[in-house]
Amino acid sequence: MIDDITAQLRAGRQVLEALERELADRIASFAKLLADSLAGGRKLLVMGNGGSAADAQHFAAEIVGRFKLERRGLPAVALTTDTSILTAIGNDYGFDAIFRRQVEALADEGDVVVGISTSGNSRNVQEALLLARERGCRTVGLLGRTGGSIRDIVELDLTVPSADTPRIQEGHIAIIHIVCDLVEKRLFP
Ligand SMILES: O=C(CO)[C@@H](O)[C@H](O)[C@H](O)[C@H](O)COP(=O)(O)O
Ligand SMILES: [Zn+2]
Repeated sequence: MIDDITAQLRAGRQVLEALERELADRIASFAKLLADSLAGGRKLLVMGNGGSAADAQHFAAEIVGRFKLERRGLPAVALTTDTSILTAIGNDYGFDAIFRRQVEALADEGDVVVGISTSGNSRNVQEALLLARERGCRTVGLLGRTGGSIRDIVELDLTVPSADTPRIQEGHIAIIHIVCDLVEKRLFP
């Protein structure tokens, strides 16, 4: 067991080192884009499946509540939380529509719409980002592996260089925390 634990922790460390080497500029771009949009009165919409649904909720909670600074709440909605909405859309239009329909209902031009997908191929996230782009939203993908089909849809992709889903998710949550920190510092210096 200890060998397994050591190997997994080492793999996690290697992913974080790769983020530092390869994605620092994109993390900064994401933070600027989000801070500027929130400063302009826009909001964050964020979505994902499974572990990434939890990450979406975590992200929205840091923005609406607070990360580290005492400051006013900022607008963010995780599209993963309302079981009545999710079951109604899923039941009536299909699972692939659960996020797209909420983007249709909630997204305004200039809002930041973030899709989190370790494969980059989840159809429900992909469809929502396509509509968000059509709507004139700023679209961001927190992705993994090759970035999948979502990589070609979004304005900015942050593709964690790993093929292992949990390691990719660890990269995503590291990115989310760094972005929350940078956004707070930029908006509330
Ligand atoms: O958390 C995990 C695995 O670590 C799972 O719940 C995982 O998020 C689910 O299988 C998702 O459906 C995977 O979707 P995606 O990341 O490929 O978009
Ligand atoms: Zn997981």
